[in-house]
Amino acid sequence: MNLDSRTMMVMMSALILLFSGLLTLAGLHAGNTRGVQHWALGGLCIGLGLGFSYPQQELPGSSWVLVLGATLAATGIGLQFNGIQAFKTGLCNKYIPWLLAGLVFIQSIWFVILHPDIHSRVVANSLVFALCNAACARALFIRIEQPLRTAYWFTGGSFAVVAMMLLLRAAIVFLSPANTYGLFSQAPINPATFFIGSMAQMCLAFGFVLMLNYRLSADLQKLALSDALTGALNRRSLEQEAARLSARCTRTGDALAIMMIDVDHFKSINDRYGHPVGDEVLRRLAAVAQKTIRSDDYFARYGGEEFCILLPSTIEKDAWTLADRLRQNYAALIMEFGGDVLRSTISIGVSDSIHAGLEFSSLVAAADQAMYRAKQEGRNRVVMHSFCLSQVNI
Ligand SMILES: Nc1nc2c(ncn2[C@@H]2O[C@H](COP(=O)(O)OP(=O)(O)OP(=O)(O)O)[C@@H](O)[C@H]2O)c(=O)[nH]1
Repeated sequence: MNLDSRTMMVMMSALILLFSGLLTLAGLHAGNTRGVQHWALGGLCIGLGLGFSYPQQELPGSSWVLVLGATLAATGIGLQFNGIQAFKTGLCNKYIPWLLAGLVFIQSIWFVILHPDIHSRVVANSLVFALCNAACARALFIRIEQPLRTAYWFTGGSFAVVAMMLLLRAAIVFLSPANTYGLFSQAPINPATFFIGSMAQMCLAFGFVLMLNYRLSADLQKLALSDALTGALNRRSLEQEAARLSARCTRTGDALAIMMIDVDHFKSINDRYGHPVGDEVLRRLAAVAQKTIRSDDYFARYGGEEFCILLPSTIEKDAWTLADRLRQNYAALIMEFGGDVLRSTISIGVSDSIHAGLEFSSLVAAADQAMYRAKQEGRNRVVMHSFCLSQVNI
């Protein structure tokens, strides 16, 4: 079967341009997800670059068009690499596309204008583009965020296929006798390159859209489970976690401790400094709490200025120690708002499953009772539920 390389090259270029448009459209609805514009612009450069390579050296002045095409394609792959970095980490090195463009520009000037040699040019270009695609694949395969695993593997796999195909092309052309190879000669590597390249470009575009889709749905899920003001878990997800932890503790016999935290005189903070300052106070408390607790504890906003922490494998006495550290850390915080210095305190009630049982509602009720006791006793303190019980029994 003889596939026509020229037609396939035009098709591949058109496909990439089409996908670039698709990514632009997808990016319009991606909010502040970084990287999508890089992919779209990268696709545009690669598509145009391939299109420019089409006339080869048959038309007058087409040598320069060929240089421009290779340079554009290198810029495009650099932009796609940056897009991956920006998508994954929010950061990228903006010089990478320029560096690649510079390298391929010099290389193309050498092999197309100064010392025209199609053999060496194809080997050199294939090697450079293979390395670029391998770098994109590597960037996708390392430090994978769990919910996006499949999308990263799929897109990284597509880049790896392109990299391997280009390596193979470099090897075949390198080993073939001099002056026997041309881009549009009947060598089977040409149609194979364009066929696999077109398929891989389709997979890449699909992979990018899949990554975007997974990221948006992970963000949505996070939003649905967290409190918008403080970033803590919301009450719904706290209840879900509590049910899961209760089931685990029933199985293992472990204790589960709880803290209910309430800001002291929060109403007067709002009244005196205004609601935006009140909101900021809640954010600062959340930040202190997140820093103080362990990574496997669950910190949630229970409602208004009340927070709750679930502490797996913890008994009331140890929860008290952690709660008192949190109380002290927060009391030591000096907050400044427009020249006003504000200090605030919290009252905390703690309990555990040994005293209150594993039902979430009874744990909350017990810790709440201890927290109100802390308020009654003068605020800025931590009270254990067992202390309230012992007072009742006297
Ligand atoms: N700024 C802000 N205020 C909130 C938010 N949620 C609840 N509040 C306010 O928090 C205040 C809670 O006040 P109270 O329940 O009377 O308690 P308090 O003033 O903290 O007094 P004690 O708890 O007895 O120390 C109310 O004025 C609510 O309007 C919020 O998200 N942001």
